[in-house]
Amino acid sequence: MLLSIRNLSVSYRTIYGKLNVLDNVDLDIDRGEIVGIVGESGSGKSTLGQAITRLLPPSAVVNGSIQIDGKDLLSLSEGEVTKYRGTSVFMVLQNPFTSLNPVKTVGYQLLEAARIKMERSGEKWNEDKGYEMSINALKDLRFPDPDVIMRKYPHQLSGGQIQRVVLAMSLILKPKVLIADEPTSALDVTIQAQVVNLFKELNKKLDISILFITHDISLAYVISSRLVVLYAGRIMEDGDVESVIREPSHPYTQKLIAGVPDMSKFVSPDVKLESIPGQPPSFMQLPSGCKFNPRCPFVMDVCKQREPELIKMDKRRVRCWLYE
Ligand SMILES: Nc1ncnc2c1ncn2[C@@H]1O[C@H](COP(=O)(O)OP(=O)(O)OP(=O)(O)O)[C@@H](O)[C@H]1O
Repeated sequence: MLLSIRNLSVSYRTIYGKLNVLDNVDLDIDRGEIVGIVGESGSGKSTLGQAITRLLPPSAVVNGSIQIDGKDLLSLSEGEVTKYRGTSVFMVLQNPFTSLNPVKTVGYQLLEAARIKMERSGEKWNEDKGYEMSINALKDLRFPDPDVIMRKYPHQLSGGQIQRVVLAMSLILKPKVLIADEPTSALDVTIQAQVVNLFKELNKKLDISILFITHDISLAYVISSRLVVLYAGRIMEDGDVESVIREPSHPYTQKLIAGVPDMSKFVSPDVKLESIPGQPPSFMQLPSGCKFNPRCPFVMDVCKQREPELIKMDKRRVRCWLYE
């Protein structure tokens, strides 16, 4: 297993008290998988991505374990974390304009990535080779004029171009896991489709695993091979993307799909989709029992009393009393 997360809990210390955001998350990700992490705003998706990249703020308290290739990330020192970032795990952020250093040219930043990659692979730094790696990466990311792009500053590029530069950087660094947190939400729709295709190409070319974080289940459907549905910091459903969309088991997954009318054509006619109003609960006041119970159309007494486990059913994992 490439990435193995066990009993991961994250809470934030705030002036209102402790917010327990992620609750005992167990997640295994294989080499080459593209896993869509979906859920409404506030479900804990970014917290999960930041925990894996060790980018949580100091107010976060983390418990559990996160292993990549058997190495426990949570026990790494700050110095070791810097080494692991980039070549083990690479993060693509939502806002492309904060991903690059605004006062350095694209070329400077790509050459820096090439230097890191060469040094970490035990090679001596060679600027000509670094330049060639950078140009090739830009060509792979469909820049017709890579030499020109190398001389540009981030503010001279569009959001879509910057995301492609960031992906070129990951092509140079060849991380084992790429975490993309809403990487296309700041882009317009046509550019969004191009960038999504580039993620897929990167996944094929490097056999890299991708965690694609998005609130948009239809986008997750297009890119992912597997879907993990988060609600109130819990995994509610996890399975192969086609089967989860065709036959969503958890009422919350059904709700997410019902919220996107175009998706209903992919759903089996046997599944009756309920559209569910309301908002996710606040972490300050989580309901007892199943965290989805106040919004669930199938709620039973047990749902209000005890929280269901995430149980395995064939190739799926589901957290719902309907299946226990
Ligand atoms: N630094 C922080 N301090 C306190 N609370 C935080 C902090 N960061 C996130 N939270 C809270 O943790 C919860 C989960 O946030 P998170 O950003 O992980 O969710 P998300 O699913 O990624 O949402 P979004 O799509 O809106 O980014 C939210 O209630 C949020 O307010």
